[in-house]
Amino acid sequence: MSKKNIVFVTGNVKKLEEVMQMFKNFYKDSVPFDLSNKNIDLPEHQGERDEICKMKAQAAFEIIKGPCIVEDTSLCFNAMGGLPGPYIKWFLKATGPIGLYRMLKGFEDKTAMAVCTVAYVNEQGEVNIFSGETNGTIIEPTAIETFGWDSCFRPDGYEITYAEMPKEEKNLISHRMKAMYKLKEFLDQNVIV
Ligand SMILES: O=c1nc[nH]c2c1ncn2[C@H]1C[C@H](O)[C@@H](COP(=O)(O)OP(=O)(O)OP(=O)(O)O)O1
Ligand SMILES: [Mg+2]
Repeated sequence: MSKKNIVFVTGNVKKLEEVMQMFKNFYKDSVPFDLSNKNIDLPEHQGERDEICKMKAQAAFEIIKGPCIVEDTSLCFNAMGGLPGPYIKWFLKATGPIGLYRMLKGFEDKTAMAVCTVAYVNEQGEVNIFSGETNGTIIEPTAIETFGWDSCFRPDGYEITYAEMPKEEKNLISHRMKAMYKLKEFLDQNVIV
């Protein structure tokens, strides 16, 4: 029997690389489904994290009309009541990692939470949502810019930023890994036979 195909709808190649690697790790190289990619610029909604992800998932399903995954990433500054949160993409685009660091200059609390919210949509268009969080601190960006705001996010328990870690290490502790692991467990129980 051929493997089930699940489409990861994202326009972000870095996310795609990380997620592909995570599933390989979870399944020790024998992933029981095919994960393909479709690069679609999905709408960037406003609202609560889960709701944003659900709308993104529904928009993806309208196009894919089959099992698909989307994810939405937030970076929440505790001093700012969780903002920029899901709007981090626009802040990052406008100011770069250095601007994110400077935004917190007036606050004592530099802590932040990285959140990955992932949605799986099944054949019937039903949506299930999972999320993963990693806490950390916003620091002055390290020279190496690898992916998005990685160079200014130092996860708790580490002396280095996501950007300075080997990719395998980020993938062991990241917000994205935690969300994807929950998705994996759901797929194992409900989808993959
Ligand atoms: O692990 C990460 N480490 C650093 N930066 C990250 C990470 N994950 C997402 N990012 C950036 C990409 C985008 O600037 C924003 C999230 O926005 P978000 O809408 O989820 O991503 P996107 O528009 O690039 O791709 P997609 O087509 O899946 O919506 O944070
Ligand atoms: Mg997006």
